[in-house]
Amino acid sequence: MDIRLDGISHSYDDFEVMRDISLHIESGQIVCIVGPSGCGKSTLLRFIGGLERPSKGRVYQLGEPPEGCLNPLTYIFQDFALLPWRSVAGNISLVLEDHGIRGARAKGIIDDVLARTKLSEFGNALPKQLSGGMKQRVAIARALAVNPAVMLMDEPLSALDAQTRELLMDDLVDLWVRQPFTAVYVTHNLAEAVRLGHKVVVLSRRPGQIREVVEIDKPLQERNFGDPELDAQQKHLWELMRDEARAADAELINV
Ligand SMILES: Nc1ncnc2c1ncn2[C@@H]1O[C@H](COP(=O)(O)OP(=O)(O)OP(=O)(O)O)[C@@H](O)[C@H]1O
Repeated sequence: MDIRLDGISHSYDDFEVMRDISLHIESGQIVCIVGPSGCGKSTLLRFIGGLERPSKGRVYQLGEPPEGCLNPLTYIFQDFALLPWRSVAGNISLVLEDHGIRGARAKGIIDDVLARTKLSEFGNALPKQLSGGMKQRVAIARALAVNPAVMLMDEPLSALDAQTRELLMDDLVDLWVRQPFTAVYVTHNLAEAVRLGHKVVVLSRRPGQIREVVEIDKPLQERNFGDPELDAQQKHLWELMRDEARAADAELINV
């Protein structure tokens, strides 16, 4: 299933947040959205997820979700959002219980997503026993359990330290290479964007408008840490963003 955004504009009362955003999110691709603070990235994700409606424009879902999809648009948040009293497997089974899936069928799905996220050994652990990186892998496993058409990822790695972020990026690349998924991935971190994005959408400061869509052709599995080609892409993104970020920063200070 593809997603098409057509002329999305939005204001909260007189406060204009974004203007005329059109974008095609193709099935099997990771689309990263970057832009200065307050430019409307999370708001755009809420429009795609159907949690809120834009003042103007439309979000289209094109084609059918994958077979066995329980929830076409599934969020992954920065703060993991795990239930502390449920085990890792219990947190994943919760989203299946919501769809009446229990017993052997649920176990089959849980075993599969735990294996895909390298968590097979940790099904009985409680969230408090896990590191931040492991918790986020559980949240990713839980999202995969519903076989979503599109994962909506809002700063999924930003609560993690730098080394854990690197490891999780490797994990996300492995996961995608083994079985491509579709994601809209909001981040402040340009290194993440060039490592994971097939497309990187650069938004201007508020009201967020698309400044450029940078396509990165290099296959995900060939994008290594310190790759000069990626460094050049990252530099280009930063050049696009620097003035916008500075202006956005000044705007916040002068409110
Ligand atoms: N429900 C709301 N009512 C009023 N204003 C809102 C609401 N939600 C968001 N905003 C404002 O809209 C603007 C865009 O917010 P949003 O969270 O989408 O930006 P962002 O690009 O994700 O920011 P950040 O990078 O800092 O997370 C901000 O100025 C925010 O304060």
